[in-house]
Amino acid sequence: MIHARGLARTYKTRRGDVDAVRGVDLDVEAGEIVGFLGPNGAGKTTTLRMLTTLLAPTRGEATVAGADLRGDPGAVRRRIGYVAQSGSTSGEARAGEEVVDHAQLYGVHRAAAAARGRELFGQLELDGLWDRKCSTLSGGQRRRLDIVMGLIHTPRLVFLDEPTTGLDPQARANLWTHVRGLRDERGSTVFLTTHYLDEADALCDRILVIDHGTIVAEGTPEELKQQVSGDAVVLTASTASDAARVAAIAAQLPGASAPTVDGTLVEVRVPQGRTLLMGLLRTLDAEQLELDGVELRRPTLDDVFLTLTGRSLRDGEQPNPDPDAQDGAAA
Ligand SMILES: Nc1ncnc2c1ncn2[C@@H]1O[C@H](COP(=O)(O)OP(=O)(O)OP(=O)(O)O)[C@@H](O)[C@H]1O
Repeated sequence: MIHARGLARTYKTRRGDVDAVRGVDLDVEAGEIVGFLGPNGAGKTTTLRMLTTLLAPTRGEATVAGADLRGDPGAVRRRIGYVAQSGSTSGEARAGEEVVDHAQLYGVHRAAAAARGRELFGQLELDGLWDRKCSTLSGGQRRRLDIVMGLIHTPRLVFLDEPTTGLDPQARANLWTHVRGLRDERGSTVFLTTHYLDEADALCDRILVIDHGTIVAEGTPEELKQQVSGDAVVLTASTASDAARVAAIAAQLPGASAPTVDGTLVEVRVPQGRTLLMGLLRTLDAEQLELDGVELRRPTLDDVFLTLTGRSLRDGEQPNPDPDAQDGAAA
């Protein structure tokens, strides 16, 4: 559904060139929900804007929804849905009117747009809100209305830019159900960016991590957790001198990271901690090393992220666009 090779974008600024995206290869198959993660400034929005034809690539090529990105951007645009981060509904307009007006952009006739819009309102729990002013909708309802607009022309592929930013936890979980519904009931392919690791974990079949303009990891949430971090085994020894001996033994585990010791607390990361733990406990017992506590922590996507990028996904605020930018205009 998306096949990109060497996709790159350099912005020209007064202070010189900014290589925002440095050659991205990515493949998204039909029916997948793929999450695109990266710290602030990693190149997510730039990649998304290229794939949705809003920004011309400096280099590289891509096929999006079966059409050539450079050769036939019009076909790409007709076949995809794009739900921008800021949303596209305006305050005083009525929800249903917004949807029908928006559909005209894609050449969908008013009657057909109204019928399809009402069907989508039903699916996205917006029943009864067709004639409501957008300004009176809740944040979650507005976000779902944005998604209706992105789907009104029946695209095969939907791009969602941070779909749940600013929503409360319940509204976020509710939206996840709807996004899964798009895939399960309509067969849609979904490519989304998010700053929420729990969202990527719960919702996405596959995750791509971008940093400094290149893809640094990809896989299912489980694969990424296994591949990058391993499980953390945390052992509490009886005394600090025991802790040093425990650490020396733990360091011998296959694939173990260098253990850290903090007082009586020893922490080591190992792949497949659950399988290794029993053997480790037996060895410690044979060495007459008693433990006051044992904990096995599965890695989280946060661990993965930190290991890969050295930054937490939540570090810092969204940077403002470069004030010296001269080259940010749409293609
Ligand atoms: N119009 C522009 N002109 C110049 N530089 C830009 C422009 N837009 C983005 N950049 C720079 O390109 C890099 C990638 O930005 P991009 O917005 O794609 O990152 P992002 O991963 O989407 O970040 P965020 O999570 O903060 O939205 C950053 O260094 C950013 O400052």
